[in-house]
Amino acid sequence: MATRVQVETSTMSFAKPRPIVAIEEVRGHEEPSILVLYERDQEQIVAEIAGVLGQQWRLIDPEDGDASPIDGTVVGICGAHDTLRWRGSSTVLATHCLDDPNPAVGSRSSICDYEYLYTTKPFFRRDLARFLSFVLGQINPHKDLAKKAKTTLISTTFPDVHAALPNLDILSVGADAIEIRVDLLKETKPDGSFSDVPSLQYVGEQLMTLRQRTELPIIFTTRCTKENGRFPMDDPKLFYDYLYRAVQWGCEYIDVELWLPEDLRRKLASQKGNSKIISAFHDFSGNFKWTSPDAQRLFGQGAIYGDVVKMIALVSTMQENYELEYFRSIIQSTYPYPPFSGLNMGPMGQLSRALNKIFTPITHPLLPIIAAPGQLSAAEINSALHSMGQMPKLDMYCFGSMRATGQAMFFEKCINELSLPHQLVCVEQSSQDGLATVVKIPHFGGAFINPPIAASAPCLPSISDAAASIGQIDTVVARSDGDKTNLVGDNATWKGIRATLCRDFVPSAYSGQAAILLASQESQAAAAVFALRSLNIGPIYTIGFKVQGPLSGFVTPFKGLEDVKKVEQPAVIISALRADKSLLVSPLLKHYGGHKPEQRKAAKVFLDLSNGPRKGDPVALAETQGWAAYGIADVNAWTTVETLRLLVGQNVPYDFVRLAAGRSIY
Ligand SMILES: O=C1C[C@@](O)(C(=O)O)C[C@@H](O)[C@@H]1O
Repeated sequence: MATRVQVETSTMSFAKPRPIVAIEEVRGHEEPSILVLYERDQEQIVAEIAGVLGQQWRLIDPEDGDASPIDGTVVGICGAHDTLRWRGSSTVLATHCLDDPNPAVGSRSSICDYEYLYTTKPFFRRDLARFLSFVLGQINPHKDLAKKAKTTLISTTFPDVHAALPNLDILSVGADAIEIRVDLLKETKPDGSFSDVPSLQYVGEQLMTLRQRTELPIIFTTRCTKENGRFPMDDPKLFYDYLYRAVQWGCEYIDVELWLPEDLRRKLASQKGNSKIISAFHDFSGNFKWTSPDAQRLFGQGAIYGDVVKMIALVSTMQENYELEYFRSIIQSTYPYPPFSGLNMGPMGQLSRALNKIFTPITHPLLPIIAAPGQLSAAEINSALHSMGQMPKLDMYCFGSMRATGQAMFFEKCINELSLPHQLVCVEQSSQDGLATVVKIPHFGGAFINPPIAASAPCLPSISDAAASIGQIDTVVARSDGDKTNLVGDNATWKGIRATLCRDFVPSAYSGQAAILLASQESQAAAAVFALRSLNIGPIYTIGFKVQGPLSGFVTPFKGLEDVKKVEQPAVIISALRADKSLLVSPLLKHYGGHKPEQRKAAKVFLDLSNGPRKGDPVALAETQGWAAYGIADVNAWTTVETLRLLVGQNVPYDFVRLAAGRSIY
C-alpha cells in the first residue's frame, strides 16, 4: 500500500496552526497485474496498454508450461484461451480492434473481466488511459461527482453517435455525465431497414466512438418500451446481457430499471466492478402519487442495488411538484445514502427539473429530439433558478494581468452559454488589498487570480490544504450556506498539472517514480511539487531553486551536474522556467531521452510550464527524444476546467476549453 499527499478539498482556518501536508494511505497505487487477450496481428495493443500503465510487457503462449503473469509485467496472449488460472489474481482484459466491423466483439466476454474496444487509425491513448484508470479503480468519478452540490447528465438521443461528434463539445457544456440511450440507436440492416434491437457489436462500436471523444462519465441506458424507450420487455435477460457488457466495457454508470427481475438486478450489482448502478423507475400512467406509501417502497427497493435512485413520473398539475419536493425532503432526511434523483415529466413537471440536484437530465437545442417530455437545457434550468431567486446574481472577480483578462473573456463565454446570471469584473492588478476590498462586497461570488497571491491572505477566513501547502491562492471560492457565505482560498493550478500528467498515463504509472523539476524560484514550482506528490511521485529532484515552504520535505535539491548521474531515468521532467530560459532544460531531455518507445518501461513525461514567446521549443525537442510532452496550453486548459468547477460549480469539458479559447488566452 502506497502513501500519498492528502489532496481532498478539506480546508483549514487561519486560527489553527499552519498546515502541513497530510499523508494518507490509499489503495490502488500498486502495479496492477494484467493479462491481455489480443487478436491476431494486434500485439501492439499489449505494448500500448503496458505503456499507459508504465509497465513492462511480454507475449506468451499459454500452451508453454507455466504462464502465470509476473508482477508488474503485462502479459499478452493471442486469441481466446482458458483464463481460469489468471482470474482473481489478475485483471483479464479482452481487446477488440474495430478498425473494420469486428464480429468477435463480446465473444470472449465469459473468459475476461473487461473488454477494451479500440481503433488504431487513429489510436486514442487518452481513451485507453481513462479506461484503465477506471476499471483498475485508480480514479473514482462517482466519488468526485458526489461532492458536487448539483449534477446533470446530458441525454443524447442520436440514432448514431457519429452525428453527435461535431457538436459534442458544445453539447456537453454544463453536463457532468453523458447518457447513451442504447435503445434509441438505430442499426441499419443490409436490406436498409433497422433492427429492433441494435446488436452488441454495433452498440460496442457506438460506445467506443463516444468515449473516444468525451471525458465525461458515460451512463449506459437501455430504456424499455413501457418507460418511453425502445427496448422490448418480453426478454429481461436481453437487458442483463447489454448492461453486463457495459460494465465490461468500462461504463461509469449503468441504468438498471426497477421492473427487471430481482435476480438479474442482484447479479448486476454483484458483477458491477467499479461501475455504479442508477436504479431507474418511470411512471407514465399519470396516476403516480408521490404522497402514496408506494413511492417510499419503490425508493427502498431501488436503494437495495442502486448507487443512485432515480424516480420519474408524468404529471399534469403544479401540486405534484410540491408533493415531490416534500417526498424529496423526507427521503433526504431519512436516508443518507443512496442519493435520490426525483423528477416530474411533462410541461407541468418542469419546476422539478430545476429543483432536482442529483443527475438532472438536460437536453440541448442541437440534439435531434428531447429524451422525455418537459426536458430543459442547462441554460433553461439556470435561468429558471435565477428567476425563482435560487441563483442570485453574483460578481466574480478576475484579478491580474492581460492573460488573466483573456481568461476572463473565456469565462464570460461559458457564463453566457450556461445562462448564468453572474457578472465578471476585471481588476488589472492582483493584490491582497484589492482582494480584501472586494470580498466585503455583498454580491461577491468568487475570484480568479493570475498571478496567484500568497496563501497568507488574511482577508480569507479559510484556505484549502492544497493552497496552504503550495503557498498560493489562485481561486477564491464563495459558497453560500443559507444566508452566510463561506469564502475559501484555493489552488486550481496543481489540479491542472495533475490532470495533464494523467491524460495519457494511469496514476500508478507514476507511483514511486523519480521526477526532476526546474525553476528559478519556489513560487514557480510549488503547484507542480504538490501535483507530483498527489501522484505519489518521489523522489522529486529540484534544480535552480530552493523549497522553503511546507513542501520542502518532499524534494531533494540537486547540487551539481554530478547529481544528475545518480538518477537513472525520471518518469517526469517539469520545467517551470521563464519562457526566455526554457531551453535550459534541453540537455536533461537529451540526457534522459533517446529510448525507443518499445523499450519504454515507465512513464516518461515532459511538461513545459513556460508561457509566452521563446527562442526554441522544448516540447518539440522532448517529443523527438521519446517523451510524452505537453505545453502550458494543456495545463492552462485543465486548470480552466478546474477553476470553473470551483467558481461556478459547472463542468466545462477540456476539449471545449481548447476549442473555444483558441490560442489567444495562452
Ligand atoms: O431516466 C431518464 C430521465 C429522462 O426520462 C427524463 O425524464 O429526462 C430522460 C432519459 O433519457 C433518462 O434515462
